[in-house]
Amino acid sequence: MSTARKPLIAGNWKMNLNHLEAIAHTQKLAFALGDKDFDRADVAVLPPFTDLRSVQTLVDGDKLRILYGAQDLSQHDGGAYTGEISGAMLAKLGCTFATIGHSERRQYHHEDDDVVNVKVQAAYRHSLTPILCVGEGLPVRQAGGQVAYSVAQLEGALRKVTAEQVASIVLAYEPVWAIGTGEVATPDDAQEVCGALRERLAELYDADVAAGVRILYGGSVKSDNIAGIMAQPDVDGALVGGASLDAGEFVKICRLGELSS
Ligand SMILES: O=C[C@H](O)COP(=O)(O)O
Repeated sequence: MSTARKPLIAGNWKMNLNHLEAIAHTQKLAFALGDKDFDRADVAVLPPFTDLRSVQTLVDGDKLRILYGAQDLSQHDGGAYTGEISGAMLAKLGCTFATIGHSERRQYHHEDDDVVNVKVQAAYRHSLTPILCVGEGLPVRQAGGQVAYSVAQLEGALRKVTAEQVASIVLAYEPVWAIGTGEVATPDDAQEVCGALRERLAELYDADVAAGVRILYGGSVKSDNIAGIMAQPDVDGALVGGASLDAGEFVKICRLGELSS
């Protein structure tokens, strides 16, 4: 973690919590988190699409400092695309973030680097901040190819993306073998790839742009492992799945494993 970049803890609820449960869960977070926590880290939730209006109403009504965003968006801006949700719709709901290229989208919905790339461009067309996910599966890791694989995904996602646009991006390194498995990457594993992603950004754009980009780690993050991960110089936060569904645990993660507030 660098002091120049404010940490971001984002809770990806995946396909959990209906809109009523979303309200209760967000209220629990709002009750537990205070200004000191939000001063230390940005906190975001990434609910299912059907929850976003409820979360927006709560955040706006109670002037909460919790940020929110979507787990995906359409590459299209509108029209005859049954089942799709556009960036314009998400922007209208007050979303800050659009998650793009999560490994579950890549695996179960066959999203390749070309699709991820046009979704990144769609997010920027609607002033949404992409949380761009990259990360290798177990066979690649076992073969020692994690850096090359993740960097190639980054390059694929950023085609035609300008330096001005990329300055606001959030990257998430999520090794697939660590997602939902309880097998967290070591802090060194996280640093190796996050550091390489930043280096590649510096080559593709420039060092200043790269130095400002937040890079998260995701994969079995919990309150008892967040501190070690956050101690790494190129890790600026976490993309939290399962543990984000437990309000108490998520609050502890937002406190970066420190005993405070
Ligand atoms: O988006 C979040 C990641 O897929 C991590 O999920 P997890 O914390 O349940 O391993």
